[in-house]
Amino acid sequence: MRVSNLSFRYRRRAPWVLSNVDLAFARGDVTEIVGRNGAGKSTLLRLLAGLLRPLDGTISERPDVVGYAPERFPSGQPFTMAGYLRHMARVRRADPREVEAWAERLGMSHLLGHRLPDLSMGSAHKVGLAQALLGDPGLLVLDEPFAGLDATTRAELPLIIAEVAERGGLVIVSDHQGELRGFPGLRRIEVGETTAREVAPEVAAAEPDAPPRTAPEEAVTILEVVVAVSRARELADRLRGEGHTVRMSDAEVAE
Ligand SMILES: Nc1ncnc2c1ncn2[C@@H]1O[C@H](COP(=O)(O)OP(=O)(O)OP(=O)(O)O)[C@@H](O)[C@H]1O
Repeated sequence: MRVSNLSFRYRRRAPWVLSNVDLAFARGDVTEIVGRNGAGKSTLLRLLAGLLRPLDGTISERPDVVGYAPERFPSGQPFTMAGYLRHMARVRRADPREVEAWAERLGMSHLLGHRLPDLSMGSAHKVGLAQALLGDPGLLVLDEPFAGLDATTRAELPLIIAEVAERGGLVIVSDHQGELRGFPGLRRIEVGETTAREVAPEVAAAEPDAPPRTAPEEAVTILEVVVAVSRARELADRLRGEGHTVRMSDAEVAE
């Protein structure tokens, strides 16, 4: 998929969000979109998914089946989870059995009969992910997919992303929480000042505000920390913020 000379703003005379952007994606690429709040990450993702049209420039060779999961799934719709996902499966010409399969994999089979407006935010977010995954997308666009997910699903999502990429799909993700850091071959595109450009992973590690990370050549060790379940998430976020790789044991799922 190729983005050529793309420019976009929401209204005439509004400031440009993106201007003269050129990007190229190959089959199997997994790309992280980073940038400050308001930089234009969601806008770029919606343009890539085809939900917004560039005012100038083109996006060519977009795969036929596009899955897009928004940052906030609009759950105020008068359907049950099963009804909504079955409808989306028909729209996307997916095998209807995928509905149960994704519900199971995302840990929400027990909620299939629940109405969308009654779901918790985390469960609604998973419905947004599930509908995007239906029908074997050739382009999967995920806007902050890790936000609000339980630990089990957070651990599962990189595996799902890897499977889509292995089948030749393009995966493009904004990931504020850095959950995909360390993902093999991850590309990184930084959005800001109306541009979007690829940055090398090494450069990306040295963000201006981030504390120094471990130098690649430095030896590493594994430090096991026992912490109350109620504090685990906060501590993990803090350690990740300092650039460490953090994995949580299953006990955290109990929160
Ligand atoms: N529907 C809209 N109508 C008008 N302006 C919008 C709309 N959506 C976003 N914007 C503006 O476009 C700019 C980029 O917003 P966008 O949501 O793409 O940023 P972002 O990088 O995803 O931010 P965040 O990290 O806070 O999610 C912002 O100035 C925002 O106010």
